[in-house]
Amino acid sequence: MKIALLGYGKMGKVIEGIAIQRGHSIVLKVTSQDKNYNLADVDVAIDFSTPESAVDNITNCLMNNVPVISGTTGWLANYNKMVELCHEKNGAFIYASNFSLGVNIFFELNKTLSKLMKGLPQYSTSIEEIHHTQKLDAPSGTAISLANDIITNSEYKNWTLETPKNNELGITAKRIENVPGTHEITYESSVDTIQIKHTAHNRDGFALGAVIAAEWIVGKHGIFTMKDVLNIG
Ligand SMILES: NC(=O)C1=CN([C@@H]2O[C@H](COP(=O)(O)OP(=O)(O)OC[C@H]3O[C@@H](n4cnc5c(N)ncnc54)[C@H](OP(=O)(O)O)[C@@H]3O)[C@@H](O)[C@H]2O)C=CC1
Ligand SMILES: O=C(O)C1=N[C@H](C(=O)O)C[C@H](O)C1
Repeated sequence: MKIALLGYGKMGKVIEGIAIQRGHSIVLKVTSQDKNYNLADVDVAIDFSTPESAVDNITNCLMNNVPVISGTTGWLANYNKMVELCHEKNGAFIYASNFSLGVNIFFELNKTLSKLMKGLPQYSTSIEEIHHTQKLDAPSGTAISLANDIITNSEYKNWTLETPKNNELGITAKRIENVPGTHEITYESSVDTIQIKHTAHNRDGFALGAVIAAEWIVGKHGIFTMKDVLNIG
């Protein structure tokens, strides 16, 4: 496949290596310096850019009939607009807050645990995420996905980065040098603690998942998720 990398930073560079190993060519690499890039002759685009640029990148792809995978976080207020545009253009689009197989298994574990814990008010729930100090958004997209799944299965109504009040699920976002991504969910009672945790050791899992999603989406039309790609859950 001929792949366009929209964003050629920490993730773009790891994706490039994995895509080439899997026999693909990188035909376009876009950074903040490339304002008017050309998507002609591109089979699929992979966007790992910035919260400010993701919507423009996804829009460009859909307007040019290029299937697009986006892993960029921090732009989800505009997700429904991208869904509408994708339907209007009969395009193909996947957003995932986390492309790694391990985190997608962890998402399923989180849903199952939150269903088990529903109706047990003696446990209070919290989420902690830790990432490297260059990360632009907080909380992480992955923490938001985890929180939304807990909210669906519990009495919590919304998440907060502040001290949680009634019916608020607290998320703590820590920034520590060189941490690729750690997410932990804690259920705490006066007598015990239940915790589940995912720790990324590097960025390879995210990048491999994004390339697998790009391979999977070519030739399809619609909005998909990593659940469709990985066929889990
Ligand atoms: N879903 C997932 O599995 C994962 C998601 N992420 C997310 O991916 C995103 C990127 O992460 P990371 O690679 O670490 O970030 P980096 O800051 O290392 O890279 C961002 C890249 O985007 C480029 N960029 C800036 N503006 C534009 C633009 N207008 N069009 C295209 N590219 C642009 C930057 O260019 P320049 O170098 O010129 O500044 C840079 O190359 C983040 O939102 C992060 O949260 C990260 C890991 C996994
Ligand atoms: O910015 C990152 O690095 C990461 N971002 C994603 C997120 O916001 O959840 C995924 C991963 O944790 C790494």
